Amino acid sequence: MITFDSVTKRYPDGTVAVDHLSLEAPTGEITVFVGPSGCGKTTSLRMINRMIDVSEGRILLDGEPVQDIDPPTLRRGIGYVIQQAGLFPHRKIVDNIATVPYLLGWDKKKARARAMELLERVGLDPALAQRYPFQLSGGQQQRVGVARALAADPPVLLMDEPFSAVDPIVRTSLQDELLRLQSELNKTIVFVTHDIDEAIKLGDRVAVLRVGGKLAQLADPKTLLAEPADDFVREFLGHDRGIRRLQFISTEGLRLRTDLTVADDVGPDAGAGTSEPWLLVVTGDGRPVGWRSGRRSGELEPYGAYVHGRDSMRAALDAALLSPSGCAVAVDGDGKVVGVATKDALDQALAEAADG
Ligand SMILES: Nc1ncnc2c1ncn2[C@@H]1O[C@H](COP(=O)(O)OP(=O)(O)OP(=O)(O)O)[C@@H](O)[C@H]1O
Repeated sequence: MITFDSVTKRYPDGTVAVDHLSLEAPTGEITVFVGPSGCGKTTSLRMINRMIDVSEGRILLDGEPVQDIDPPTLRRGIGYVIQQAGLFPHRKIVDNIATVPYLLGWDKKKARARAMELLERVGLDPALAQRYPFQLSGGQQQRVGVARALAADPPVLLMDEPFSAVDPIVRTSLQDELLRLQSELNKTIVFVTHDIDEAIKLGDRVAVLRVGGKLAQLADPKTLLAEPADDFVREFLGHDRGIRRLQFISTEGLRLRTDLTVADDVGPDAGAGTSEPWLLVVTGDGRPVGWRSGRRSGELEPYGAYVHGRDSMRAALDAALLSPSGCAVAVDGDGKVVGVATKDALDQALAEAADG
């Protein structure tokens, strides 16, 4: 656990970057610091590993003030990942990853073996080990940056805008990768970003800071979206806050109809004469093919599917909007149809979500 106990940072020119910040970053969780440019996110992060020293207050690592731990010892237990990876340009990837193990005096063979293991762990081809950083894409370099921070297996990981220099698609995959890694590793992570979507996706807890380094709100993402503490937080969360809330609402309780499917091997007239406006055509083994209009025969219309009970209401609504039927196809983990969520069912679930 990392504890900020009324921490203030005043730079020599008088700028107050962080103002009486008190919060806890629990062990094994991702705590995100988010806020507009200049609100003191980086300063707060760097005070944890003493790259910057506090002016007032204390930061405790598992109860021990970091001021009492000498910086090299402190940093051995804290991995650090920054924007654009910050790799050493003249070192091969394998040696970049093994930086901290080398500093800790591991023998070369053991350090390199560890580096190779981590390379795979962060989803990179081991063949990249012999390359230099400039021979890797931005996304690959970020993965190496994460591998390097994890090399000595530190319990704490500090990440300062690690994914903000890559394009949105790579960024999404890096975020997914981090969540996957975290589910295996359970590190105590403090993650800085100015992107509220990233904060909501990654954070177990999100600390919203305002300029002047004051804590505006600390909450889990669901609470943050449902109950912003004030106008600043509401504004910062953006206008589609309601839609984003849906990603925390389960589809488990969504009512499904199972009488709206027809098999694709019974010919184009299957379901003819039905009073239903739309029927879902499925393969013999239960996979969705497309929607058939009850009024018009001919071409099948596209469908959208979500995994029932696993995906959120946001995914179900998205699935419904992808199809002219306005219905979402509910599938199981194997992609087989378990039912159809109609407009009525979605309406009802949305009304319940709005209430609670
Ligand atoms: N060395 C310094 N001397 C004086 N002021 C500083 C120094 N470093 C940062 N600041 C100021 O402290 C405030 C907080 O800076 P910090 O870098 O922590 O913010 P941030 O939230 O990480 O911003 P960004 O998202 O733009 O990186 C800003 O007003 C900044 O100008």
